[in-house]
Amino acid sequence: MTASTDLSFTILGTGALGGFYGARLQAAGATVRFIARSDAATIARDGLRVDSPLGDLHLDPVEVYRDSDTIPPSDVVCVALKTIQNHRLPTLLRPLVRPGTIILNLQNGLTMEDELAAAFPEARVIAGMCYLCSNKVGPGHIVHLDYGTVSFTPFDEADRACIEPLMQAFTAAGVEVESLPDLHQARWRKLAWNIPFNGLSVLLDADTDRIIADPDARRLAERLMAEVARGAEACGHPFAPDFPERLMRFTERMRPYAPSMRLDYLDKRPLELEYMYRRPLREAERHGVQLPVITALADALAFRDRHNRADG
Ligand SMILES: NC(=O)C1=CN([C@@H]2O[C@H](COP(=O)(O)OP(=O)(O)OC[C@H]3O[C@@H](n4cnc5c(N)ncnc54)[C@H](OP(=O)(O)O)[C@@H]3O)[C@@H](O)[C@H]2O)C=CC1
Ligand SMILES: CC(C)(CO)C(=O)C(=O)O
Repeated sequence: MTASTDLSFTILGTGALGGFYGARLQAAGATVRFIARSDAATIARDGLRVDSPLGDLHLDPVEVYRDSDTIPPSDVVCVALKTIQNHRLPTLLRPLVRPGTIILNLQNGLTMEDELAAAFPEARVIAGMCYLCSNKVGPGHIVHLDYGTVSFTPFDEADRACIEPLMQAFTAAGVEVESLPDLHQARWRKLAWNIPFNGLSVLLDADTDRIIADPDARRLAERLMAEVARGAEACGHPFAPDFPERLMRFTERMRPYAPSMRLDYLDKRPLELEYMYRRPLREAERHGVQLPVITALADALAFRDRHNRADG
C-alpha cells in the first residue's frame, strides 16, 4: 500500500466492513479513529486484525473509542453500523459532525442518505456502496474473503467534488473505487444482490454457493432480482437489460459466502429488514408497483427474526 491522504477518518462501527476499510486506510497512513462497542477494550489492548487475500494486517496501536463524545473531529465520518441502529444515528453522529464534515454512508439499504442529509444539513452526505465480502469472526478480528470495491456518489450533486479526495484515500489504501452518477440508481443496483441473497441465505439456511447451485433456490433468487428490477424501473432507475444475468454470474464466481444477514440470524441478532426490504417495498408502492415475491420474503424473514430472537 502506498501513502497517503490528508483526510482523517472516524469509523462508526468497527465490524466486518468498518474494520476492514478503516484498517486499510490506517495502514496506508491515514489518521483513523475507530468507534467500537463490545470489543472496544480488546481492540485497545490487542489491536485490530484483518485477515485478507490482499495481505493480512495487524494494527497495534489503534485509536479506539467506546463512544462518540470524546473523539477529536475527523474530516470524514464513515457510518458502518448495521441499519438496525439507524434510529440512534442523530445522537451518535451529533458530536462528530461540524459544518463541512463528510458523512460517508457505507451501509446496505435504501433512504439512509435522505435521513442523514435531513438530520445534518451542515454536513456533506456521500454514499459508498461497498461490494465487499467480509465477516467479523471475533473481538477485533475481521476476515475479508473477497472483493471490496466502493462506488461513491453524493446525496447532493453540489457535493460531488468531495468524491475525488475520498477516492484518492481509498485507492491509496488498496481499495478499488468508482464514482457513479446517480445515488438512487446505485442503491437499487446494490439491492438487486442484497434483497435475494441476504434474505434467502436466512430463509434457506444456505451460503451463496448452495443457493446459486440449486435450481429451485436459484430460480427464486432470479425472481426476486427481477422484482428489484421492476421496483427500480417504477422509481425511475431502470437497470440495463443484462444486469440481473451479470449479477448472477458474479455470484457464481464468488467464494462461498455467508452474507451478514445470515451471520446476524445465526447469532440471534436483529435483521436489517427495514432499510433493505420495507423501505424499497414502500418506495415501489409509492410509484404504484407491488412486489409480491419480495413482500413474501420480507414477511417470512420478519417471522423468523422475531422467533429467532425470542428463542435466544
Ligand atoms: N460485511 C460485509 O461484507 C458488508 C456489509 N455491508 C453493510 O455494512 C453495514 C455493516 O455491516 P457489517 O460490518 O457486516 O456488520 P458488523 O455487525 O460486522 O459490524 C457492525 C459493528 O458495529 C458495532 N456497533 C454496533 N452498535 C454500535 C454503537 N452504538 N457504537 C459503536 N459500535 C457499534 C458492532 O459492535 P458489536 O460487536 O458490539 O455488535 C459491530 O462491530 C450493514 O449495513 C451491512 O449490510 C455492505 C456490504 C458488505
Ligand atoms: C456480497 C456482495 C459483494 C454483493 O454485492 C456485497 O457487497 C454484500 O454482501 O452486500
